[in-house]
Amino acid sequence: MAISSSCSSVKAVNSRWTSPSPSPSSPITKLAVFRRHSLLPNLRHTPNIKLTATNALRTVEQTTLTEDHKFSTVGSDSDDPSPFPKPRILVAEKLGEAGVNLLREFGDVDCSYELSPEDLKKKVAESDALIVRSGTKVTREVFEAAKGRLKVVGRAGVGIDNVDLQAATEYGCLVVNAPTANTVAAAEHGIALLASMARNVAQADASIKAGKWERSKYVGVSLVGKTLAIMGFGKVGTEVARRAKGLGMIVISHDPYAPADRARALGVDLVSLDQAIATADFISLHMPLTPATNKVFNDDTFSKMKKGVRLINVARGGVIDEDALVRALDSGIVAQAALDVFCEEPPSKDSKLIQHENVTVTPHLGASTKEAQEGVAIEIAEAVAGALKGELSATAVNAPMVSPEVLSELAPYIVLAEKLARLAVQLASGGKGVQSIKVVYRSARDPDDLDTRLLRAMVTKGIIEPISDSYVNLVNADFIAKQKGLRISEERVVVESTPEYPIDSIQVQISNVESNFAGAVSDCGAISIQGRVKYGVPHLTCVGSFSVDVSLEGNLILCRQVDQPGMIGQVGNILGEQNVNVNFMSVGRKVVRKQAIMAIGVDEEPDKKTLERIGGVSAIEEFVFLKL
Ligand SMILES: NC(=O)C1=CN([C@@H]2O[C@H](COP(=O)(O)OP(=O)(O)OC[C@H]3O[C@@H](n4cnc5c(N)ncnc54)[C@H](O)[C@@H]3O)[C@@H](O)[C@H]2O)C=CC1
Ligand SMILES: O=C(O)C(=O)COP(=O)(O)O
Repeated sequence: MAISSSCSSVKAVNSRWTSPSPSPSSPITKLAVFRRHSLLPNLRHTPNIKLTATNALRTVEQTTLTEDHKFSTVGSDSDDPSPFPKPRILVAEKLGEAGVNLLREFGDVDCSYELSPEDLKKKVAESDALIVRSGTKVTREVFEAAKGRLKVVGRAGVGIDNVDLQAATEYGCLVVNAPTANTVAAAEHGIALLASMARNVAQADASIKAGKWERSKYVGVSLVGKTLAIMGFGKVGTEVARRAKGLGMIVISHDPYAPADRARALGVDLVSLDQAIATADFISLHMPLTPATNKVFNDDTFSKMKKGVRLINVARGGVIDEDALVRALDSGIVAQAALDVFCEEPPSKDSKLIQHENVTVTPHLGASTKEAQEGVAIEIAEAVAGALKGELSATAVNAPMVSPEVLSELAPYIVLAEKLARLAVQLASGGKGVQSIKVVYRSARDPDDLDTRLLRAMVTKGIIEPISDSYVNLVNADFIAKQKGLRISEERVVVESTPEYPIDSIQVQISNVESNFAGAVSDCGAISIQGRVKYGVPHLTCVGSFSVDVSLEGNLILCRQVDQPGMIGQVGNILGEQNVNVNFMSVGRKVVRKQAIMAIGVDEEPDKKTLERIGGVSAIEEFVFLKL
């Protein structure tokens, strides 16, 4: 079905934040609801903004607390007339005093640090909330041991990789974090490592304490006029850039998803990964650890770096292949490295990397300033207390949001929305960044009878998650989108079809961005992907202005080609020879024997050679492989 998309007359979606029906009170039903919500995006934080029960769609109390778990918020146990006990809050890692005091006003606080996994499990069985930093692993076993008592886990910091979010969601436990209060501390630590590494401060300090006086051994390098490449131009990266500018450095950055105008405003050039690593004298890492950034600094990337480069990592250890870094240090490609984070924390004592003479290390101190810890403590205490009281926090990481009925009806469209967005973002290229997204819903339903918040959240998730470690859901989707500089608008096109189905089709458009597949650009100039649900299965039905019909399962190959006989056979043969199973194939064309688009759903990911062979088929003008 070809569409006229946003060029046609449309009606803006009435953005509604209504209260869904009350949550079930039986724990079993509740768990089922959460399981279904595991379909939902996990979400992750942003600014220090809170939604309360009065301005948000549903309170956490409604969704996570049964009558048995309501808490009194005032008075002591003895003089409190409330029938509900005060919540017990276990603080398992050192938290700033101000935050602990705030929690004490609200609940019974147990500060027990360095608990063994066994002791942690015992304690959570008697706790309503748990607060941790990066040193405590909140595993599935912890949630199991809590037997449903644990209602909130507060991560006093940014990274939530130490909390099993899936298990938290399944056990009906809300996870909140504190994403903004330690940004400056992490940036300052990056600068501290940069300067002390350049001047051999740590090594010279150790030498003099060993009774030596080695002035010529510790001649350093200057920072002024040197090029610093910031990998990841988010909150921390931006603050590092500001400070490095003040030191007289030339700052460039690689972040495929950062808005160019924000970088320009700071006088920072956004460049490609290869450009960044080939030109930089110093490279500072500030990207999240995601499947895409896992070990992104490896033998291959090190070999492309300027000889004698210096590396700083205050992000996550996993973005570096640590063995490859040792090789790069030994060969002199990397002159020095300053590391705050490691693949395994604490790292083993005899690690070659830690012991390397050109490596300076700190034990994950990025967030460890008095000021940041006070800020983080207050941020997390407010979020945890708020959640226990029944408020929604914008820093929630996982939260159920809509009634099971609505969720059940929208389930296939939720999957469709996310997959379309994932496809669309993979079709965007160029350094300008994705900023403007439009979602067009075609539906026969009355606008008031179609709640699109969840779908919009899934589009946000599909756009953002492949490019960051943010977790997105209904509560924080708009905040995250705003923080990332994304403008997501929605439009409704009323169509004549059966209102029995909530949505006829969903279209995701990305405008003002170049595409790596010209065939995906519609007549309106935007990357445009459209799909619909058929027999409960999401289908891709339109790419650019070409109609196709392919089930959105596995992966997808899109080819733009001259419309001529034999194309399906040729490509099918190449895939077949490599044992790549084709699950769906569809050809769309506008004019017979002119141009066509072939959409091929494949179960496996074809290897590079196979893709090159497809690209080599003479009638194929362009092709792209997309992960769903
Ligand atoms: N060492 C420490 O104590 C601390 C470490 N951190 C870590 O620092 C990192 C950055 O934190 P924030 O700036 O708050 O996060 P953020 O989400 O604000 O910024 C991350 C940036 O990385 C970009 N990015 C994503 N994929 C990329 C890729 N492949 N290449 C280049 N850039 C990419 C994103 O577009 C985003 O702009 C996180 O991993 C966080 O866990 C944060 C605070 C303290
Ligand atoms: O906030 C983060 O992501 C950090 O890495 C800080 O970790 P910490 O709270 O100091 O254990």
